Amino acid sequence: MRVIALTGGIASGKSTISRRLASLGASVVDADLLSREAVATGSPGLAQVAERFGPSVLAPDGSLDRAALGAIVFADESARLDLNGIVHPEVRRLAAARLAEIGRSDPHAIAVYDVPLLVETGVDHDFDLVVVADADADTRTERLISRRGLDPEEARRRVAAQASDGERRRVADVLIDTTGTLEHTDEQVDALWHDLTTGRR
Ligand SMILES: CC(C)(COP(=O)(O)OP(=O)(O)OC[C@H]1O[C@@H](n2cnc3c(N)ncnc32)[C@H](O)[C@@H]1O)[C@@H](O)C(=O)NCCC(=O)NCCS
Ligand SMILES: Nc1ncnc2c1ncn2[C@@H]1O[C@H](COP(=O)(O)OP(=O)(O)OP(=O)(O)O)[C@@H](O)[C@H]1O
Repeated sequence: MRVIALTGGIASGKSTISRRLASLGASVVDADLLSREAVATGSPGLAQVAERFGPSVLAPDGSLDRAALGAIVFADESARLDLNGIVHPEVRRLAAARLAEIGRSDPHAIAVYDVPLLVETGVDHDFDLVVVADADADTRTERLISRRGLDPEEARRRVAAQASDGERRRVADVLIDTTGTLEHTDEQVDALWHDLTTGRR
């Protein structure tokens, strides 16, 4: 099995790329989804979050109030690092287990680990290739405002809470330019898949 890391800043187009790779035959593991599992209702992770941030981050049904926690952690660096300290170890465990499972069921699989914070958390897995969804910070900020409805200040904070474009480019084996049309992104993904499946990469 080969394991490809797919990273990129918030709203850079990672999900767009990983969806296309999945449709081409890749087995995708999504760190954002695993981070939700890590704080699922009733989980030890959520209990730790509630202990650190207080009951205001819980919804009446006992689930995590993501908007409330997001407002806290993207305005306060030390709060965000505390949250990372609770969630990231569990995400790493879950990811390693999922990737191992994929390798067991298909030794020839091409697995894609969609991991937004690869640079920020340090590369701890032996990846065969690092692919970066490359859209500059201004484009990503604009997408957060126009497509996700974040207010401009909140959008800037989220972008600022992550590595710079240059830091991500430095770890990239392959850059996918996601500032053009969706078709242009698809073409680059298809070319990458072709290279992966014909032994060019
Ligand atoms: C703060 C939370 C509750 C906000 O939830 P919300 O639904 O608004 O955002 P969502 O989880 O969909 O994340 C969207 C994007 O925000 C960025 N982001 C999320 N957490 C962080 C973080 N701790 N530091 C920097 N960027 C982050 C990523 O680009 C991610 O793809 C949530 O993001 C969270 O639990 N974050 C901590 C876990 C984490 O680091 N997740 C990202 C990678 S595993
Ligand atoms: N050329 C492009 N390539 C990829 N996405 C694009 C492009 N042009 C516009 N977009 C839009 O930008 C947004 C990128 O969102 P997407 O969910 O794919 O990013 P993401 O990196 O997974 O985000 P997040 O980090 O928030 O999970 C989508 O609304 C997508 O339609």
